[in-house]
Amino acid sequence: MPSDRPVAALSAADFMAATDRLLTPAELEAALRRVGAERYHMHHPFHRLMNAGGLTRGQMQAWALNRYCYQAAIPRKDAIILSRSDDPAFRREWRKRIVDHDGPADGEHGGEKDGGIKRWLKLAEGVGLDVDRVVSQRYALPATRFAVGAYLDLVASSSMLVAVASSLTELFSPIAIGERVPAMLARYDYITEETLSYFTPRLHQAPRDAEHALALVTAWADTPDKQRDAIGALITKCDILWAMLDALHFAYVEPGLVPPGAFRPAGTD
Ligand SMILES: O=C(O)c1cc(C(=O)O)c2c(n1)C(=O)C(=O)c1cc(C(=O)O)[nH]c1-2
Repeated sequence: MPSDRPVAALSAADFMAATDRLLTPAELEAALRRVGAERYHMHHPFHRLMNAGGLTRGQMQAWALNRYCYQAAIPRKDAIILSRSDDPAFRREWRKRIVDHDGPADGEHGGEKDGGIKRWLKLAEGVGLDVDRVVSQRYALPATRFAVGAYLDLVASSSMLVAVASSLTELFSPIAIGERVPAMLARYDYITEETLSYFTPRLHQAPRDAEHALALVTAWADTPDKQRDAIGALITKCDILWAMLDALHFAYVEPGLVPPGAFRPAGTD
């Protein structure tokens, strides 16, 4: 693999085999964005089906119920990352993520009154789920639990560079949300703007978070090995998100094999 090929033209896999020189920050950013262009979960058939209006109500419920497990783990993930840093400036910036999801304490400054977890439950209720069953996480797919656990393990056991780089899927989530929200409003008559209010603040929170994380990753990844680690972390995170949708598709679209004990849409028992 010639190392002078433009990085943005390499597939993520080729890139991993080709980083024998130090990339400029702009090249590293291009390589990270390339990972998203190839592997982000907005390209998954389940999300494509959702945006095309092809999900039944039960399939939409399965998505919301399983995705809750991911949402609920995000502030725990960010607390792990916080606990690993001894830099007050880093912690000051990173803790905003926890407030975004848990909501501000009384008297604490925060952009939104309700945190993301509460707003996700509004979404779950809006698609017809029982909130207590969602919160229990007992009806999630085994693979959802494994994928979420893998994300927590990754940030607990890797370098801080990898932990921060793994959050960079947030570079791409506004694109996914920008497609998803109008598609859901147009194609599912039971979904309202109120139901989807979770996504509105994400459109400014995600770019703020991604910009901070990207600046850190491009500054910290100052050797070819570290740059490879950063790209690898983002690939792993895309794999985690992809695996969750694979499991949803397998259980609820085709072949439709729901694991024992997992959520079953009404009328499918
Ligand atoms: O709607 C989406 O497609 C989507 C994707 C992701 C992501 O890429 O991990 C996140 C979110 N939403 C999200 O709402 C969110 O709060 C979030 C936090 C993180 C993270 O890894 O720290 N990812 C995501």
